[in-house]
Amino acid sequence: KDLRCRFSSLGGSGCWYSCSSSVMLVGDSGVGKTCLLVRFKDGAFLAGSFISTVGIDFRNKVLTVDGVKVKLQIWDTAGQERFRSVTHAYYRDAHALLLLYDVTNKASFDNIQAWLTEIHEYAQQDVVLMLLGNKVDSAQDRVVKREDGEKLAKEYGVPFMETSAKSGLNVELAFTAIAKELKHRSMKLPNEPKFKLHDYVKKEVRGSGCCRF
Ligand SMILES: Nc1nc2c(ncn2[C@@H]2O[C@H](COP(=O)(O)OP(=O)(O)OP(=O)(O)O)[C@@H](O)[C@H]2O)c(=O)[nH]1
Ligand SMILES: [Mg+2]
Repeated sequence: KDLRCRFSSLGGSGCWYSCSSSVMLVGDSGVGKTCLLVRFKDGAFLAGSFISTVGIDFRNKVLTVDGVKVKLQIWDTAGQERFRSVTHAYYRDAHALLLLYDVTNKASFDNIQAWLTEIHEYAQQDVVLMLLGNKVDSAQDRVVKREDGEKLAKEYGVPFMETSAKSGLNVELAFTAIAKELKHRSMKLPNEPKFKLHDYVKKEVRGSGCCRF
């Protein structure tokens, strides 16, 4: 499915392209999908008791990528097993998927393979995919090493970064990287160098420790 991009000319303010695309957040219940979205959309962290998502929900956010407005429609899925069939129905329309695990929860990491199988089955073949290890602010509870995430991502050829919905680490970057990739795919300008999502992520990513900045 193509991205919807259009050229707009509005009076004296010139012309611009705008694109709209859909991004879906997937992963086990409790990994922080809703918190990541709220952090990105509102710049806040949802502390307090955990309210598990029921069914599916979405928020819109407009980003400006290299002078082009990209509207991201971000679908927040429910990680709980009983809502899986709802999620399946939405995969087909997603241009990008952010697949999350929780670095303080080994089971959520072990389930990534099953998620990838599901993605392979239901999502578009050319879907933009990125693996995120969330909750890196909880250093003392960490059970999944950064290297383990990197290794798994490399194995499957997907870009990877660690994030924290709580501190905000790499949250903006995760969505910006996706938006850039989608924008480049939909507007192939003749003189523009090809955008490489892997390289961009490698260059821009911040580590969770003090010494990686
Ligand atoms: N320390 C820490 N806690 C987080 C972070 N992100 C989410 N949490 C906590 O983890 C719990 C689950 O977060 P949610 O965002 O609701 O999880 P979810 O993936 O949307 O879960 P479902 O909706 O059931 O699929 C909540 O108690 C959050 O406060 C994070 O980056 N750091
Ligand atoms: Mg949720």
